[in-house]
Amino acid sequence: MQDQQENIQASEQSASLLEHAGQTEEEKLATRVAELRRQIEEANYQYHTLDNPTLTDAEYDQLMIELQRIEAEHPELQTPESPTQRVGATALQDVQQHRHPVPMLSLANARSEKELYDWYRRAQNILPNATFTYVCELKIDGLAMALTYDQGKLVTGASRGDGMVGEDWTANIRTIRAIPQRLNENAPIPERVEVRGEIYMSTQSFEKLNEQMSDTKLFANPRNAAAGSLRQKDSRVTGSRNLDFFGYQVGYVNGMRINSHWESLQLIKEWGFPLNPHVQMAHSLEEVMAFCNKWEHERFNLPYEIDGVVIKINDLAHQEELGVVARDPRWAIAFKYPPIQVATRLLDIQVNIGRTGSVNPWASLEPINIRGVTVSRAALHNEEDIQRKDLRIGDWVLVQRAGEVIPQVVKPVMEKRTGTEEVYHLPEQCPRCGTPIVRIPDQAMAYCPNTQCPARNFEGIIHFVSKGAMDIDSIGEKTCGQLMDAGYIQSVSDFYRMTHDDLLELEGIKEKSANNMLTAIEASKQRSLSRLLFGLNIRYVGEKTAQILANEFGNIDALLTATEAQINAVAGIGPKIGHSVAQWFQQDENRALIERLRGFGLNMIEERQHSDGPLSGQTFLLTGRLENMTRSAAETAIKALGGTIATGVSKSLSHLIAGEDAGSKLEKAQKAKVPVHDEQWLIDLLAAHQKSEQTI
Ligand SMILES: NC(=O)c1ccc[n+]([C@@H]2O[C@H](COP(=O)([O-])OP(=O)(O)OC[C@H]3O[C@@H](n4cnc5c(N)ncnc54)[C@H](O)[C@@H]3O)[C@@H](O)[C@H]2O)c1
Ligand SMILES: [Zn+2]
Repeated sequence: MQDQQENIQASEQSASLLEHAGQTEEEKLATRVAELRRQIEEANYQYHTLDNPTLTDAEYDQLMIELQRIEAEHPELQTPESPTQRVGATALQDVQQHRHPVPMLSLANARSEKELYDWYRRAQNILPNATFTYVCELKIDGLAMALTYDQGKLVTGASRGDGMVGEDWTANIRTIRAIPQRLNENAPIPERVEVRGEIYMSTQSFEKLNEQMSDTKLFANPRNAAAGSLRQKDSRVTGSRNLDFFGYQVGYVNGMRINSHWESLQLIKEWGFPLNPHVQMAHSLEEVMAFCNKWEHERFNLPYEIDGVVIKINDLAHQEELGVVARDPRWAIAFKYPPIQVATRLLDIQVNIGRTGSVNPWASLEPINIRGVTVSRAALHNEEDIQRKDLRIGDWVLVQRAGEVIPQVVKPVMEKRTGTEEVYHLPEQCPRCGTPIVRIPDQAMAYCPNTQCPARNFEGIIHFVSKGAMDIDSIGEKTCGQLMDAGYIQSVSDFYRMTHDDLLELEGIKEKSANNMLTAIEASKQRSLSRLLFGLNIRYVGEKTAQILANEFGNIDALLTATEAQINAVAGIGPKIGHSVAQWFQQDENRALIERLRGFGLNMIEERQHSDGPLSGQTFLLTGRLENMTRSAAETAIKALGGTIATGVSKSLSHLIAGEDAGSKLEKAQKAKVPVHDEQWLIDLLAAHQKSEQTI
């Protein structure tokens, strides 16, 4: 939660604090547009790529509405790259990609009856003679999937990604029971069909899952939980998460004719997919509105979350004629419900210290049930925000969560004030180490400046091992705490000093888990530079910024010698981030940390991705000892040509490279009939492509 706040603040402020003075109206508008685009892109990435939203949906929608409005009024500011023209966010880099034969689009929103009628009028203007019928569906809050079946057999399952290219999660999809591996043979089987639908998690499974997660890793809502559970390296994890599915669309079909959307839904059901039982035909907009109104109240009785209703024009010929505008089909619209607000008591305001020292206030609330989820805490961004909303301890406050993130305190209920409520001030000293809190003029954030602050240190160390950073997955929050208490870990570099015996001294750690931990620590040495940078707890350096820096500088030495001006010159890095990064790399203790990590053999270069290289689409796995190069050098070369390194042997593996003394992987590959090659084959392959790359 703390990191997220630091990220949002960084991206918001870096743009907004640029001097506005002396700008013309046009320049101001262009600055605002750039700022909105940057904020939306960051939010998209956090939400779609990392399943870790930093804004509420309402906040996000506000930004989008403002951007759409400005672009509509000032066509000269429109660009094809604007987030108003694009769907979602780019696919994760280390996952195999899937190019969608038919783009997976977004949906335009209507938030009122009037907007629904506006949508209808636009469609009717294009097809003045058409009489529309509609299909009304619940808008399930999960993530969209495209499932491809060849001759009735499931061959790929891919996420939406940026609409053009998604992530291939086939192995994980196969663990979801609701998704058939084969289409029902009693139904007509087309040559090839892509069925689309929503993977979701029921409210009950979501709550159960969060009970098992540690406090810092809670999923914000069932949508994030579903996305996070699907996007796992280990299919067994996905299989254990009780994911569910509703089919709602045929993406495309070969060798079969379908005339209406309703017909597609019936086929989807016959093929063996769950079809939402509440889909309904409507013959007029009044009927559509009645469906929307009905579910606005009844949705709370559903065992899963919905955030609206999707209305689709039924006739596929009409759909085709209406086509697409920007990223939304004209033949469909999402009617979205407003967020639910509930009143409860603000019992207290407390603060957390984040990994970079930020002081993050949060509200302790009288527990209250909002849409089936018990809420007892909510984020409060900073002191200024608390004062702006005039929140006082003891107040009745409105709290909201609506398909969204961490619950938000919206405002106090003034009518219920008695006069005994207390105005809140941030503590003057860090509650953990007593160091006076520092406030940076003009900025809302406050910090504990003590780099040895135990609260800061603890958060920083947990962050270092976390998934987006060094991903030392067998070491969780609890072990980090034990290791720190026992004095083994004071700095993140201490992980690389840990021995088997050290670990066995900790309570509850046995031979096997000690081995797992050491293996995970060892493996983390190969993480990319961007992950390392993200893991180092540099203020304002979130995952995206780390990626930008790593791509730009390529290796740590270039960063160690870069001036603040050079860092600021990088596209996507604002002056505030630039200053923070430059300062961090100037500090002796941080430079010493880098040298310690280097001494332990950590990777400090970024392998630039070539997703369109000559080996793209091919997966490789190396096993055994190579004679002429190290395994990591070979992997780097493969990746540089666009190839992907697989994590294990599966039928879909393109090549196994077996060196000396290859063991079980070789056997497995032979069994799975995966092509096996020797080192010389790889050397020849690399040489051939490297040569042709150079001549291009
Ligand atoms: N909080 C954030 O930071 C943040 C960031 C990005 C997006 N968002 C949220 O996501 C929305 C935009 O995302 P989007 O482009 O995915 O649009 P969307 O979620 O509003 O609509 C499109 C999606 O609806 C889903 N869907 C569910 N049931 C469906 C059905 N029956 N038929 C068709 N589709 C169905 C599909 O997954 C489809 O991809 C925003 O309005 C915002 O609420 C939030
Ligand atoms: Zn402190």
